[in-house]
Amino acid sequence: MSQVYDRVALIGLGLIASSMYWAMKRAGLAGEVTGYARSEATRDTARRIGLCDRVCDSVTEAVEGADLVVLCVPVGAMGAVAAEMAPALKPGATVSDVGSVKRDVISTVAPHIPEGVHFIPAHPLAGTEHSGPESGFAELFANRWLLIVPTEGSDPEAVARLRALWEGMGANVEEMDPDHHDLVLAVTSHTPHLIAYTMVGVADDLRRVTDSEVIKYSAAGFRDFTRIAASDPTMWRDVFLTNKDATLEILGRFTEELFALQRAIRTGDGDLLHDYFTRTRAIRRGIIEAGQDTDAPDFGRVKGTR
Ligand SMILES: NC(=O)C1=CN([C@@H]2O[C@H](COP(=O)(O)OP(=O)(O)OC[C@H]3O[C@@H](n4cnc5c(N)ncnc54)[C@H](O)[C@@H]3O)[C@@H](O)[C@H]2O)C=CC1
Ligand SMILES: O=C(O)C(=O)Cc1ccc(O)cc1
Repeated sequence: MSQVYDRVALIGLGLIASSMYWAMKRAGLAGEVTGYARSEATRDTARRIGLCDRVCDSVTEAVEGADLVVLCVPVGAMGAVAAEMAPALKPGATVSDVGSVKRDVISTVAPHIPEGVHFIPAHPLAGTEHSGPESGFAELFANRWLLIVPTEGSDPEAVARLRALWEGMGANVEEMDPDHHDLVLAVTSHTPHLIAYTMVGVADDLRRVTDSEVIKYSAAGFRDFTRIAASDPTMWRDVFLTNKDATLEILGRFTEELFALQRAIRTGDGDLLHDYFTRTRAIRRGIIEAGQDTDAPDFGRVKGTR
């Protein structure tokens, strides 16, 4: 694979940035990669494990001379980081991000991007419940979706270059409009995470049971919930605060359906329950037929892979 960018800066050295670093280096996609994280402890860890060719103590130092800057911080921190780094951006550079929410990132970051710098938001549909600089691995994006969400007037050449970088890391790239992105992700990722957090919280409220039986007899369904509910609290707080409208819309529909099922249980309406479960089973089968089933602990595998 040939080099796509001479200089890349990764801001926020957690799961996604570290996976990008290992993937870019393995495929020879980037020349020098600099990195910056807010906490000294994270920067020290990065230096110790050889994450990034150069770890910098300020965001401006990290982005100086970079052809591509990727913001890999929690969504709620993107605007402040963009404001801080803006004066040091190289003319003609591209700024991108990996945030799980797109409309909010666009509205908080775009105003800080100087004239002559390209801003191309993106989102890899790949992750795990682990976080921090030591959690990344080069294969994370292989055969996963990467959604590019171009902003008004995004330069097609700069978009093509970013696409080449992600394809080089093994991702399958598609473009999407920001509002559509946020609604789709509210259905497929954000609300399911909230439901998992809630279910594990309910089990924890029944602590007497938790201590004894819930953990011991934990079947697959609940175990999956606990994995998802172990995800980074800061990241997920920010997702819900910034994708508020779409998440509330989907949660509203969810609670309506939940009440209908609750009533069916109370009134003994077996037909309703059976019909409902038959319909949902067909959806699962559709996902499997489309090649998107995965038993792996992560998300977004695409057609034709396991
Ligand atoms: N974890 C996942 O499964 C996925 C996460 N994302 C998105 O990627 C972004 C990063 O997520 P992860 O890598 O999982 O998080 P992480 O928690 O592993 O890493 C985030 C890093 O950002 C640093 N950081 C936080 N605030 C900062 C600030 N103000 N300035 C500089 N550094 C700061 C943290 O110290 C940490 O090093 C988030 O926006 C998230 O929504 C996207 C796809 C999947
Ligand atoms: O670990 C899981 O199940 C995930 O759902 C990973 C994930 C988390 C956040 C994203 O924006 C994209 C993917």
